[in-house]
Amino acid sequence: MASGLLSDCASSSSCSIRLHQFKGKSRAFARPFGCNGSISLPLRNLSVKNCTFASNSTGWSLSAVSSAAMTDNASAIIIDGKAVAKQIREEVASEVARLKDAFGIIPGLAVILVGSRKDSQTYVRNKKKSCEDVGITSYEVNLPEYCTEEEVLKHISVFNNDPSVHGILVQLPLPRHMNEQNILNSVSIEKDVDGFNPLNIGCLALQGREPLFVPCTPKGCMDLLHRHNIEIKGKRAAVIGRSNIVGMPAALLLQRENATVTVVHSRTSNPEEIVRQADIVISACGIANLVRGSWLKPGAVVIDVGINPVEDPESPRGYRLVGDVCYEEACKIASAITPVPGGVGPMTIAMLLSNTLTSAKRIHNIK
Ligand SMILES: Nc1nc2c(c(=O)[nH]1)N[C@@H](CN(C=O)c1ccc(C(=O)N[C@@H](CCC(=O)O)C(=O)O)cc1)CN2
Repeated sequence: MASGLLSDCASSSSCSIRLHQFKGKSRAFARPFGCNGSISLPLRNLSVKNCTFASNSTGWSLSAVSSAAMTDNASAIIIDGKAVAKQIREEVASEVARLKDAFGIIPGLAVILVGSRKDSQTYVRNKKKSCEDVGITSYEVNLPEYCTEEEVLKHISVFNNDPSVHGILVQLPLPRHMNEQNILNSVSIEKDVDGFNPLNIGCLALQGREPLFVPCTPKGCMDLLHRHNIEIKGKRAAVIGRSNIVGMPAALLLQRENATVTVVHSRTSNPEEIVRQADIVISACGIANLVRGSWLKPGAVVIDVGINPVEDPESPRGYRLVGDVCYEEACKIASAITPVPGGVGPMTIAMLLSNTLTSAKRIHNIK
């Protein structure tokens, strides 16, 4: 069944792409496009009758499940990450302008890319462009696939000591011959805008401690929940996937806000049953359409972190992106859901800009 299917990859979204490119020797991408048949799980019919969601000042609420009928056509609120990310970028831009005008400080972000993966190159290009748009100075280092770990460490050390750089990130995944741990450990925690240094992750895990930075994708997931007034305290949450960059920190963040969290991973038996109990589902396992409508509790909020390419001859690229969650089924059961693309993805870069701004303000002691 589903256990054994879930990915425990270290970097969720890019890993999902690798999974399909390299695991299957005979095909580049997952097939087919719809949810039916993309994985061999029985589709159980869940009755969604006798279920409704009460309105409140924000338009809706998760908490009330009562008697009115929900038809097959009922659809979830679409959590528009692209729009929220735009708003955050505007907020960051105006604060960056204030920093420059009032204190003459321009936040700086250094990005290190090793190798020539197309997806990583695109993400780095988008990060640079986003920095430009909001007035953050970006510094880029591109190293060949077969450079040494020492070369990467040398660049990190230079950026650690450069006062015009307030944030440093190393684009993941790194080539296999590199020790990711050594590299992430060497980024100064004061400039660790990705939040991947174990000291930052450690503080996230400890009660009474505050990390200097929280990893961008899970932070973006939480921000979407907050901005949509989704109650977290006391709710059951399921996080699917336990990667260092999404699943694990997402689970810690939900727990810090007093959700009761279960992490579902590749060795979990009966993942559907666990997910079906959850009021909030964050999926970051990198398997196209793994989570079917029948896995969801009616009214659940679904945050889909997966970005999985599936073959699509009609698309100019020859593929299109789908999430870990079967969207067309889930939007009939969930009360709110993030689309893919346009959901969590754009939040990752918005949070990176926000973390870089926060870093510059903290380093220069500006409120
Ligand atoms: N050092 C890091 N490496 C990686 C991170 C990270 O946060 N830090 N996350 C991912 C990749 N990533 C940013 O680096 C990233 C992934 C996806 C998106 C995004 O906006 N996706 C769009 C779709 C894009 C498309 O059409 O191809 C969406 O979901 O709407 C932004 C950033 C792994 N590595």
